[in-house]
Amino acid sequence: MKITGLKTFAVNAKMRTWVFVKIDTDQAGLYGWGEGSLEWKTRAVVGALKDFEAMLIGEDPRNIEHLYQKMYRQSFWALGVIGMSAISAIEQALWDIKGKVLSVPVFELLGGKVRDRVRMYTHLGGGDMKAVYETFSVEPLIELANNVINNGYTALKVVFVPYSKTIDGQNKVRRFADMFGKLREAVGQDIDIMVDFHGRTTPAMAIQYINTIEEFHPFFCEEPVRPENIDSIKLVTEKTKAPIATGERHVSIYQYKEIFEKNAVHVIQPDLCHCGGLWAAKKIAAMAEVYNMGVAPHNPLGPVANAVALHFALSTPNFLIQEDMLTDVPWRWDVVETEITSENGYWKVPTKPGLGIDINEKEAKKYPFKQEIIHSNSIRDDDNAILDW
Ligand SMILES: O=C(O)[C@@H](O)[C@H](O)[C@H](O)CO
Ligand SMILES: [Mg+2]
Repeated sequence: MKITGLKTFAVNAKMRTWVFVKIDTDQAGLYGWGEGSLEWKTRAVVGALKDFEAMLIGEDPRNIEHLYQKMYRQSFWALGVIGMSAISAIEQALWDIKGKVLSVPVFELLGGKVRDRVRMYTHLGGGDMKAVYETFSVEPLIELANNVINNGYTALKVVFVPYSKTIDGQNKVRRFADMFGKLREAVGQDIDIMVDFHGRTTPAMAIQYINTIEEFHPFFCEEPVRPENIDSIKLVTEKTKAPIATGERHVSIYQYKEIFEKNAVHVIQPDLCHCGGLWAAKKIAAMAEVYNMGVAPHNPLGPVANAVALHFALSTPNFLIQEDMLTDVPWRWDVVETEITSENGYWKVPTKPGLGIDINEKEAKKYPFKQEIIHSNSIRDDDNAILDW
């Protein structure tokens, strides 16, 4: 059994572009799907996928770890997010093929089921960001939250931390806390609320913001600081009581090393489309297990990423909760054929061989690549200095 080549698809899903890869084999009708969507670097990932093709042609697709090693180590460079997104997409597609060859769903190959359903949360976004930041009005978010809760979800994530300077005044901190308090009051005590800081704050401010909302019990506070400096996030973890999470921007098992060695957070959030794929995520989760950390994989991406996340969650003991982004485009489920379904905020166990999804190529081609709108363009301080999105 041999790989004969790969095809790439860039599907314009408004805020993000989904990058899918299809790996073909010399067996009639046997192929696999993977996803490596990466914000604002679509052409780079598509190019990297094409660059990897030559390493794959003629290889046996069942030798997943071997091919991962080939792609990673024979790239010479310690790959960054573009290379790792391409590797992740290819790796997922290889699991899809292997599951189909062996006639089992992928989670059966990852240790089997450790749970019977998978708890999801939805990222609410910031609502109308302009309204949120100019008036600190939380009403639009409460409306979005109620919608999600009415659809059965018991957990949601908000991203209303103000764009932040090195130090912010108390006015911003108080208003942030008021907003969080109002949201807590509106949804009640039974809903878990996560706050995505989006790496906007410095340790000094993150500690203040987090400590003022502690009384409203955030489920976790995500990326309080940018990802580069692990000592910074460790400072936040040490000086706050709310659980701290990070990891969506750490790619490869090596970038996770320092997070574990420093015991820097309580929850890690690998993205299976960037960290090296399913098997890399399993390795990262195993390291986290030793440190008693939970795994809440990051995933605001497309439908293949969702399926991959489901197989990971079903088979991973320290899995905590899975992010989804089902509100992006109304035609999401036209592009993918799948038996995967959710009910009351939980995904059900799939039964089909492989990942259990098939991309409808004709539908996918209806939404060709378009230069994305750079949403962070206008994120400036009042003196026009750049702030973190
Ligand atoms: O946790 C999340 O889903 C966000 O941080 C997204 O990754 C970010 O908006 C980039 O798309
Ligand atoms: Mg995030």
